[in-house]
Amino acid sequence: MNVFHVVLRVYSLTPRGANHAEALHSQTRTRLLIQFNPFVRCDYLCSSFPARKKSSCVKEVEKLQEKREKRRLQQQELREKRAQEVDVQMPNYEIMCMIRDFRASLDYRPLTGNDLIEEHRICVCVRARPLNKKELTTKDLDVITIPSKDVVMVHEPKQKVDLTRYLENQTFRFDYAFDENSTNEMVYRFTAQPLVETIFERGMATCFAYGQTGSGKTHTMGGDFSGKNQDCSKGIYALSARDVFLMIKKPNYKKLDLQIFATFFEIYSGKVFDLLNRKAKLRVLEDGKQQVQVVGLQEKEVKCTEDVLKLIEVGNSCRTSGQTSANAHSSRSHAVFQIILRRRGKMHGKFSLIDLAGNERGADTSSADRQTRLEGAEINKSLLALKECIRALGLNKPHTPFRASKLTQVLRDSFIGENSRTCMIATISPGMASCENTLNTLRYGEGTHSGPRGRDGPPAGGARRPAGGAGGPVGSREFSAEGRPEAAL
Ligand SMILES: Nc1ncnc2c1ncn2[C@@H]1O[C@H](COP(=O)(O)OP(=O)(O)OP(=O)(O)O)[C@@H](O)[C@H]1O
Repeated sequence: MNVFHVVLRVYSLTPRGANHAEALHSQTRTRLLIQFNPFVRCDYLCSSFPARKKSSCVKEVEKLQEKREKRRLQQQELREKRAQEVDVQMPNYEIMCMIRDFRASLDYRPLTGNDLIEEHRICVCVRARPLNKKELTTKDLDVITIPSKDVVMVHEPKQKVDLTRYLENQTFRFDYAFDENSTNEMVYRFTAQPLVETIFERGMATCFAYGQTGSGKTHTMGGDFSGKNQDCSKGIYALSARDVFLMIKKPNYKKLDLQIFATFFEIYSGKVFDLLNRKAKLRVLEDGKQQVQVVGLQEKEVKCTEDVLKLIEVGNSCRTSGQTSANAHSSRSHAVFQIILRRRGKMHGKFSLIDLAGNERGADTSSADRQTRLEGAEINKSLLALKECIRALGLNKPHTPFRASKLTQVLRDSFIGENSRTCMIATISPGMASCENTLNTLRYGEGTHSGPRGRDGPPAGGARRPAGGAGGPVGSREFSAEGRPEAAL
């Protein structure tokens, strides 16, 4: 106890002195103690005047102390909780917390089977698959969030110059966004199914799966081909065929006396191979009327969905035979499955379903291996040409640059005419390791969507717009390492 305190005690022996002492205590001593030592406990101060009523000032300080104590305890608890949660094996724990906190602030309204299917001449959508075994084993982080039926967000981890890590949350809007829980049936319902009728109305329909190798293009288009339980009945090829056989029975189409044929071929390094004829190499020729013919391509007549399933199996085993996973030939080639309607031998309508080469293969242009470089350049060229052709279709341009690649050449008739409709399904891998490829895929998807959305839709869709869950604007926000928003872009 210092001299100051002793003086206060003596002073407080008389009633008047007590008042003075308390005033002095409250105004000076308390303030001094709090100022110089914020950890001093208030009850120590008050113990000097056990019998006296506490002044409002002391009560105020006590309240403050209590609050501070409570906050300190809460922070301690949070620190302990986080310390327990920290998985020493988790390399990006900090980023994971930021994504988790960000997601907690979103209002989720994903696409459901009850949502309206809109009429689009060009429909661009995105599908994210779940993390696969390999990504789970390497503890890769899921950096994709799909908060609503047409918005996809990529949480890209970044680092500032002072080495603090933060998230750049990039938002993209498409016609539809399918999250990891969406089934092939659901994707089909909103994408390819609305195009089936087009081919009965003398039109051309095209559906592409575009994305990085392993992002789910073949799973979406062809069905499940991985592992022992191969099942191609749930892919968009088979689902489309099923509906074609259903539709042909409708009275107004039955009377047309249509026949259904199927072809299956692949384009690899600018060359065309028939998957229904033991990979026979085919030539692509253009006649004087600009009609493109794939010479010798086998067109097999199909009478039921089972016939189609058999052809898909044959074609797919032909496509993947002899390949090693390290140098997967299939991921470097475009597979084209077509359902053709003919009336008295003449083409009535055509539905082309295309499983494109892995888009990251187009970047293989600096590889030491010449063959890989050439393959990469060819893939790059064809994907760029495809984008330009879809844009030309969307903008109703009189000129379609279809000659720029073999892929667009063989699909020429799909990009012209009043009654041509196209759908692009951009497939993305959710892992943080694939972040760059995912962003490239989404930017490509945006790029194809420059035309009017839907027949009567709003102009020029696809521009990157800030969007939020259906609940309100979220926009692109940066999150600091503490998970708090730092700036709204
Ligand atoms: N939506 C999904 N749900 C569950 N598994 C999926 C999904 N999409 C893809 N997969 C699985 O991921 C793996 C890779 O998918 P897939 O072969 O379809 O990729 P890809 O994009 O076609 O690759 P590539 O370019 O090499 O052909 C497969 O084992 C597939 O079963």
